[in-house]
Amino acid sequence: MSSPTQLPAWKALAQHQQEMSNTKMTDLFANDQNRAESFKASAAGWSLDYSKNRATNDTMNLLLQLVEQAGMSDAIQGMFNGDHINNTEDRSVLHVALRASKAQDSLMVDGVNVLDEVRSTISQMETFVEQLHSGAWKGYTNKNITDVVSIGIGGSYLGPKVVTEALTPYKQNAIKVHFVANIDGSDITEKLKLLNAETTVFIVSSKSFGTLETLYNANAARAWCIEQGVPDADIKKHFAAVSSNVEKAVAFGMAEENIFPMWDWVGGRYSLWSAIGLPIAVAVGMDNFYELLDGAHAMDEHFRTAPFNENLPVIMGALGVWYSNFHNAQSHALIPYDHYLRAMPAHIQQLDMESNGKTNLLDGSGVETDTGPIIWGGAGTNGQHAYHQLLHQGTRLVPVDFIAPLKTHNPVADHHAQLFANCVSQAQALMVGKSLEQAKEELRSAGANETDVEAIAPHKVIQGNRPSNTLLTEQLTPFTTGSLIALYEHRTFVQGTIWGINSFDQWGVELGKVLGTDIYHRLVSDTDNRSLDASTQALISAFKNAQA
Ligand SMILES: O=P(O)(O)OC[C@H]1O[C@](O)(CO)[C@@H](O)[C@@H]1O
Repeated sequence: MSSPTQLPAWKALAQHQQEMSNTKMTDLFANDQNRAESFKASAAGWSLDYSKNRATNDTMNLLLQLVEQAGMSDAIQGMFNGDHINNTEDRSVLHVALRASKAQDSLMVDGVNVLDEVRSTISQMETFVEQLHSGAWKGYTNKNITDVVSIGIGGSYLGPKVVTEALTPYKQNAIKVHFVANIDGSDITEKLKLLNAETTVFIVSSKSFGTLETLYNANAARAWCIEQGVPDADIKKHFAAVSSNVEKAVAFGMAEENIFPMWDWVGGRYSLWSAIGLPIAVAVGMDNFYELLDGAHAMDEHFRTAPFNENLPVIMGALGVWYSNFHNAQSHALIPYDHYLRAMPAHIQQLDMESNGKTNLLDGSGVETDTGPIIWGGAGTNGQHAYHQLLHQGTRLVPVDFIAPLKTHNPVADHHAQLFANCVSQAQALMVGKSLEQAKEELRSAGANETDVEAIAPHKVIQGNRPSNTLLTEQLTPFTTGSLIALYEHRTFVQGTIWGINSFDQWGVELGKVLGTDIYHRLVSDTDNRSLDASTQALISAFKNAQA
């Protein structure tokens, strides 16, 4: 695998970027009445307006040539076929199999029909959810379950949490769903305060069943159950697990029938569609969970079959590369104008940054370009009163994805029109900016004297020409939530493919884990720390002195 910088389209884009350096998006609109229509694509309930980008038809053509030259068609086919595209772990990458159409009956990977396993797990989920909802599942004192606590971290937490929150309007039953992730004891302590052990079930979600935070929290939950009076023999009435490591889950005390399988061909950050999504299914019911899968599948089919110039993940991925690598953008913001999607940037942050935060090409040689940008964001309009100042006047270029449903689940006076107006006007303001002359005129009309006009006007100038995409959907539903998240999953893959990296391993998180274990032992023992650097020694002493 050679660096993408060697591809003819990469070189052409570098040249093209120079030619475009003075191009204003406002001029592109002025010169092309059809721009809004022609820079638009839709799929699976979402419509993408990408007209507010520093891109002409030539730009898009070159970006799509880059996509082709990077081998995108083969890469997509390889993923859907179950090829071992996660080369450092020698694994297939098959989150798409988790939402495959019911009409498809086989997907053979290494001699196994993975769809059989997926479907038998789905029926196991159905039974579990039905038992909880109907009251057939009883706690140790024979009471119905009122609360389900999901214990997991990273991909075993963010996806389910974000989707459960996104689908709040679809919540169908009285069972409350909670999430515990952090090893900070305050997380589980605050959750346990809300619960009664007699009526609580914990789902321990860990693909490896070896993750420190999850095991600590699972042990704390079990200790709390025992303390609250749950007999040892009845612990299994209050615990279920989702894991590919059944042995470890059984050793923990789980009944085998309450262990839901995971497979090494699903990465944690791509796993909400598997039994890791149980908290979602408990909250909104299996029918809505199926809708979520259908939405993701619709986006999969679009990604797999649509021509690249109409393909949402491809267009968004290619534009991301355009800004990361040809405009030196260091970050990318996701700003959903929807309260229910307020935590979505955190999930996409993990999805993208754990996938594309890489410095090696597939063959192990070093990359010659920047790879994954910093992904961040939060709900509008809140962000407008926080970080949007930097988006408009800061020195850094931050491409933005605005995400908004056209209809609200909660009509309150004119709130939704105001919310939507703010979304549209932020994208507009980023593009049009404000010139010095406009700033001066504004001050003069407000009655400022000429000295103040000269002094203040420069501070009011907004450069503009800052790019954004706008993603719209009719309404946030299980289907459109599924397709939105799948869109970002594939966008991540498109970018990883262009950069020539493996988006599906995460070796970078391992060193911190190993060093964390070493420091932990030093905190709780009398180990001689003098071989460590002075700063680490002092931090260890500070902790030990505080506990003394
Ligand atoms: O599901 P597990 O095995 O507990 O892992 C949790 C998370 O930890 C990571 O491995 C990162 O440390 C993620 O990729 C994963 O989603």
